[in-house]
Formats: sequence, C-alpha cells, structure tokens
Amino acid sequence: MAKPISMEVWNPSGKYRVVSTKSMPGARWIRLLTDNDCRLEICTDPKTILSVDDILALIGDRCDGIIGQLTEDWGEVLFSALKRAGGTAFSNMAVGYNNVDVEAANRNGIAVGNTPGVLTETTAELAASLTLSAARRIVEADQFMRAGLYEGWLPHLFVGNLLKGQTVGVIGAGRIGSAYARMMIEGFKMNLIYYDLYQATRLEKFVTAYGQFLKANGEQPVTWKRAATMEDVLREADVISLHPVLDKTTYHLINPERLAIMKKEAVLVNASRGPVIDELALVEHLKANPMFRVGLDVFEDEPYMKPGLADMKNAVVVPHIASASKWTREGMATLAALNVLACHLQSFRGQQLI
Ligand SMILES: NC(=O)c1ccc[n+]([C@@H]2O[C@H](COP(=O)([O-])OP(=O)(O)OC[C@H]3O[C@@H](n4cnc5c(N)ncnc54)[C@H](O)[C@@H]3O)[C@@H](O)[C@H]2O)c1
Ligand SMILES: O=C(O)[C@H](O)CO
Repeated sequence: MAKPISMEVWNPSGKYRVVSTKSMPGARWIRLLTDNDCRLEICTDPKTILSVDDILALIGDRCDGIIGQLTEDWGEVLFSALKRAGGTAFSNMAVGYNNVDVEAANRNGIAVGNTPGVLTETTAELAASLTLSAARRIVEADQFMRAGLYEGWLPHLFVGNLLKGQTVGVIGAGRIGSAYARMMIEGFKMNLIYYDLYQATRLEKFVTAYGQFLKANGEQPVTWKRAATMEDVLREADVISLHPVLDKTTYHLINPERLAIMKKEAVLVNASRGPVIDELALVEHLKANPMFRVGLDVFEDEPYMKPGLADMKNAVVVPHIASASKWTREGMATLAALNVLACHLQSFRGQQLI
C-alpha cells in the first residue's frame, strides 16, 4: 500500500470520518459535513490524479463516506476497501459516472451519488462558446493578432461560418444537450435536429413555441426534427454538439464512417466525454478537411491529446473546463457532501441538512 498522503482535517472530534480526495470550491460543503458531526479529511497531496493505491491509503481502516473525482478509478478494489472500513457512501463530484463501477458498489453495499443539474447551464454555455470559437475561428485569429501578423482588413481574413438560419444537431438531448439546443436556437435562430434514445418533449415544445413567436413577429420561424438515426443528424446539421453519457453504446460514436458523412464545413463540439469520439480518426479528418472545425473540452486519453491534434488550426481545445464556473463548482461540492450525508449517515434522519 502507498504511504499515507497529506491531509487537512476539519472538526477532528467529529463522530463520522468523511474523506474528500480533493479540495473543492466554497465553504458550504465543509460546513454541511462538520455541522453534522463529521470529521472531514481533505487530501492536500499536490498530485493531480490519485491512483487506486493513493485512495486506499486515504480510506485507511475507518471511513464512513468519501467524495471522489472523475479522474479516479472507482471499482471493486476501492469499494471493497471502503466496505471493510465501515463505509457505505461514495459521491462522485461530477454528473458523469463512467469512472464508477456501480455494480461493484452495489455488491459492496455502497450507495453512489453524482451531482447533476447544477452544471447544466454552465456546461451548455461552454459548448456554445466552443461552437462560436470554432465557427468564427476566434483562437486562430487571436494567435494571429498576438503574433503581430495583422496588417489591415482583408476580404478573406479569417472567414468562418454564420450560424443564423443554419441547423444545429444535438446528439444526447438530456439536461445539457437540451440547454445547449435552447441557447443556439434562441440566441442564433438555428433550426434543430436531434437524436436521443428518448423523446425530448419539453425541448420540442420550446422550439415550437419559439417558432410561433418569431412568426408572429414577422421573422422566419425555427423548426425542430427528432431524427430516426444518428446518421440523419450528422448528414443534415451544420453544427453538431455531443452530449450523451459515455457507455458502451456511445464509445467511439463518432468514427471514420460517421465523420465521412458530415458536411465538409461542419462544426463538431464535444463537451461530454473524450472516448465518444475516435480521436485519431478525428485528427485524420481535420487534416483532410481544413474547413471542418471542432471545439473539444474532453479528450480520449485525458490529460493527453492524440498525436497531431495540437497542431490542427481547425481545432479549439480546452482542458475539461465545461463545468468550471464558481457557482457550479460550489454547487457540485455541496451536492457531493449532501449525497454522502443523505445516503450514508442515517443518524441524521430528520435533521435539516441545508
Ligand atoms: N465536459 C464537462 O465538464 C461535462 C460537464 C457535465 C457533464 N458532462 C458529460 O455530459 C453527460 C451528459 O450530462 P447530462 O446531465 O445532460 O445527462 P443526461 O442524462 O440528462 O443526458 C444524457 C442523454 O444522453 C442520452 N443517451 C444515452 N445513450 C445514448 C445514445 N446511445 N445515443 C444518443 N443519446 C444517448 C440519454 O438518453 C440522455 O438524454 C454526462 O454524463 C457527462 O459525461 C461533461
Ligand atoms: O461529468 C461532469 O460533471 C464533468 O465532466 C465535470 O464537471
């Protein structure tokens, strides 16, 4: 087992030992735990990604509940160790839980929580930012300016794509996909085509009502279509944003065959999970199609990019920051603490937790 790693301790005399593998924004989550008789231990090790051995050392001999991160591998080894340490609750500080083996948690009697909702708008806003940055070549133009290359206005300088009246395609029209669709429809009057396993009824109703509003005001109404296949979205849309969960059905959902059917000047955005795109195939596609642009928040082998991606001018890349607004990150931390309290510490029954 790895040597014990550095910890910051809050409320040392608390009855329940709760561990957080990372420091998280805000003070509310700390207050919630310490006000509810928890001894909170926050790992302060500077290592960005903790290994399974590091986390085993954090769990130790006694741990009632633990808050972990999406970069960690939560499987049988950690859940059985948590069970042996007397723990019954784990919360990921993320809505995505592809890093968590829920069956292993169930086998060990560990309740699992995630942090949906508080990051919906923030993540959708970042997807919208990536869409605009890619469509209007913002990063390329910024680099050109800073390099002192601007000699004056030119008709062909950094010509990109107009969004208004074009079609936005959303794959995975859940909370974030629907919020993104609304932003693009309301903000840029784009038409919608979406693909999801389930019907996005509220989104459809919104687009219908907004279309009627535009028409009543003498403007071109927006439209929506639920696609029968993902390929229909890829063929028809000018902008495609990916928002599904990552599981077996969405792994490499964007592959060479599907890239080939997309418009040559399409914009592809991914703020879901990296492995939803076959990133090596994407690099080849970007090389062969300089007018095809992508905006990526997530990568197949984080923190790394596949060879060649960093050299592509038609790619905008940011380091998994889609949920990084202060309000959202504090909300995620608060939800994670509540998950541990609500799932695990039965003695708090009846207490006001918020
Ligand atoms: N980049 C980031 O920082 C960031 C932030 C938040 C969430 N995410 C990712 O976004 C995902 C979505 O979050 P959400 O809150 O919108 O979740 P959600 O559950 O509300 O939406 C996911 C949608 O994907 C759909 N889906 C599942 N399998 C599909 C398939 N095979 N084809 C098409 N659609 C499919 C589901 O039906 C659902 O509507 C998370 O699971 C997470 O991985 C990333
Ligand atoms: O799934 C999530 O919540 C994100 O990737 C981080 O906010």
